[in-house]
Amino acid sequence: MVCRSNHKLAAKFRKAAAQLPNLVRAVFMVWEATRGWTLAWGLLVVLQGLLPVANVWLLKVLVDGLAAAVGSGQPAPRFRSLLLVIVAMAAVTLVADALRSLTIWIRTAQSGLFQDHLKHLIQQKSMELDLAFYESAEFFDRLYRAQFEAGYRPMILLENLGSLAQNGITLVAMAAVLLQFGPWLPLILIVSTLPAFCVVLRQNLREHELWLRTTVDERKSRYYDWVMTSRETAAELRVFELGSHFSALFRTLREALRRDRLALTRNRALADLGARIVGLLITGAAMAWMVWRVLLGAITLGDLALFYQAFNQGKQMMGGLLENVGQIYSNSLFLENLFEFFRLEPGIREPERPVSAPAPLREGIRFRHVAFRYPASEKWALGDFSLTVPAGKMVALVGPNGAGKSTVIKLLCRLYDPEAGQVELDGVDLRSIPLRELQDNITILFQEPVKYSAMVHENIGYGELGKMKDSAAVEVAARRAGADGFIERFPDRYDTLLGKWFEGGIDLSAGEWQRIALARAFLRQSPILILDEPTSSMDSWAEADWLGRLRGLAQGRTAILITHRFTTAMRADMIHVMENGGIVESGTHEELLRQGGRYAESWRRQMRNLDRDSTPEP
Ligand SMILES: Nc1ncnc2c1ncn2[C@@H]1O[C@H](COP(=O)(O)OP(=O)(O)OP(=O)(O)O)[C@@H](O)[C@H]1O
Repeated sequence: MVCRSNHKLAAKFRKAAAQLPNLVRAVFMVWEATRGWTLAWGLLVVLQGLLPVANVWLLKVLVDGLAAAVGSGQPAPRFRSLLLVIVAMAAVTLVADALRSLTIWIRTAQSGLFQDHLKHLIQQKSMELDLAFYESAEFFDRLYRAQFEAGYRPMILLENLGSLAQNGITLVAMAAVLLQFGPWLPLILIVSTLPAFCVVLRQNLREHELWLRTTVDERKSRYYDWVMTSRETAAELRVFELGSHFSALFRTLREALRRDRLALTRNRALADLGARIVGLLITGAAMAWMVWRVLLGAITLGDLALFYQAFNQGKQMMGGLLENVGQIYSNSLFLENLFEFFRLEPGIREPERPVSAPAPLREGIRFRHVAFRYPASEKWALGDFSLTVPAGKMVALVGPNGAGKSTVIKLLCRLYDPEAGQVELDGVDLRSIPLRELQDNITILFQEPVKYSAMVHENIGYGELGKMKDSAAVEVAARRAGADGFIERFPDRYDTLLGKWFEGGIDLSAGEWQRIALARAFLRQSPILILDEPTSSMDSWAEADWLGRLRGLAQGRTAILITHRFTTAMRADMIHVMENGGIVESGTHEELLRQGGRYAESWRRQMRNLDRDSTPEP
C-alpha cells in the first residue's frame, strides 16, 4: 500500500518535472516581450521578500528593549530608543505598502503588453496555418484552449514565480532566524507544510484533467450561446421556434459542467482542511515547547516573540511557497496546450528551390492527373483530373453540386496541395512558386465573399491594399462592377460604413454585397481571374447587366468561371462539365448543344424554367 502510494507520488513528481521546459519557455516569452517591466518587477520582488524579516527583527529588538527597560526599574530614559524602533517598524510597513502599490502598477503595464503580444502570436499562427486545419474540430479545440485558457497563463506563471521568489527569500531569512533556537525548527517548518503540498499537486493535476476533458463541451455551450444570440441566426430561430430547444441544450450542458467543477472544489476543500489540521498540530507542539523554555528561563520573552513571529510567518511563507509551486505546476500543464498550438506547422510548404511565377502567362494553367481528398475524408473530391485553361482565355466549369468545381480553384490557389498529379502555370508546378507570389497573381471572387464591417472604399480596397487610398481607382472599380449606383445614394458615399457590427453601419442585400466583392476583384489587376458563382445572388436583370461587364473584367486575363447558370457559362471560350470529381463533357456552348449530352439536357431544362418564370400568371 505504502509502496503503491510512493509509486504514485513519484509519478506525480516525474510529471511535474516534465513541465520544466514549458516553464522556462513561458518565462522567456514574457521576458522577450516585456524586458524593462520584468526587470523592475524582479527588483521589487526581492525587496518585498526582505522586508518582513526586517520587521520581525525590529519586533524582537522592541520586546527585548521593553523587557530590559521594565527590569531596570527606570523605564523612562529608554523610551526614546524604543520610540525609534517603533518609527523604524512603521517606516518598514510604509515602504512595504508603497512597494505593493508600485508592483500593481508595473504588473498592469507588463501584463497588458504581454497579453497583446501573445494575442498577436496566436493570430499570426492561426493565419499561417493552411485551410486544412480549419476543417478539423480538433484544431478549433486547440485554438480555443490557446485563446481562452492557456493564453493568460504565462503571466500568472510569472506572478507565481515572483511570489515563489519573494516567499523563498523571506523563508530563508526566517529559517536563519529560527536556527538559533535549534536546527530542527526549520525542519519542522518544512514537514508541517508537506501535506498541503501534496494536496496542491494532486488537485492541480485533476483540475487540468477536467479542463482537457471539458473543452469540447465548453465549446459546444459557446456555440449554443452564439446560436441563441447572434444576428445570423436571429430570424430562423424565431420562425422555427428553436430558442427553447437550444436553451435546453445549453442549460443541460452547463449543469453537467458545473457539477464536475463543484465536485472538484469540494474534494479540494476537504483535502485542504485535513492538511491544515496536520500543520496546526505540529505548530502547536513547537509553540508549547518554546513556552516551556521561557518558563525554564532558557530564552527571553523577546526570543519567544521572535520565534512566534518567525515560525508563524515562516509557516505562512512555506505554505505560500508550496502553493506557488503547485500553481506553477498547474500553469505549466496548461501552457503545454499553448505550446502545442504554437508547434502546429502548416502543411502547405514554401518551395526549397523557388521558381518565379511565369509572367506573362504564355501557355496557361494545367491540371495534370490531379487526385485530391479533403483532410479526414475518404471520398475523392477530384480523381485523375486533367484540365487546360489556355492563356488569355475564359473557361467555365459547370456541373451538379459536389462535382468538385470549387475544389479545382482551391487547388489552383494552393489552399491545398493535391495528393497526386500536379497543377502548373506554363509548365511550372505551383509547389515551386513562392506562395505569396502565386497568390499575388490571382484574383478570386469567392462564392460567399467576406462582408467586411468597414467603409465602402475599404471593402473595395481590400482587393489591392496599395490602391485603397486611390479614390479614383476605387470608384472606377465600383463603376465597372455596377456598384456605383447604390453607393452614390448613400449619404457618405464611399465613406459609408457597411455591416451591422458597429454603430451606424448599413447592411446591403446579398446581390449588393456581391457587387462590392466584384468591385474588389476589378481593383486587383492580376493575370489570373477566378469567379466562383459570381452572379448567384443576382436576379436575372442584374445578371444580364453584369454579364455585359464580364468580358471587360476578363480582358487580357486567364479566367476560370464556375457557375450553375448556363446563360453565364455560355460566354466562356470553353465549357467543361464536371461530375464526381472529373470532366465528363467539354466544348463551346454550341458544340455541347450539338453533342446532345448532359449539358444540352440541362440547358433545355434551364431554358424551360426560364420561360415558365417569365410567362405571366393567368
Ligand atoms: N471542406 C471539405 N471537407 C470535406 N469534404 C469537402 C469539403 N469541401 C467539399 N467537400 C466535398 O468535396 C466534393 C467536391 O466539393 P466542391 O465544393 O468542390 O463541389 P462544387 O462542385 O463546388 O459544389 P457546389 O456547386 O455545391 O459549390 C463534395 O463531395 C464535397 O462534399
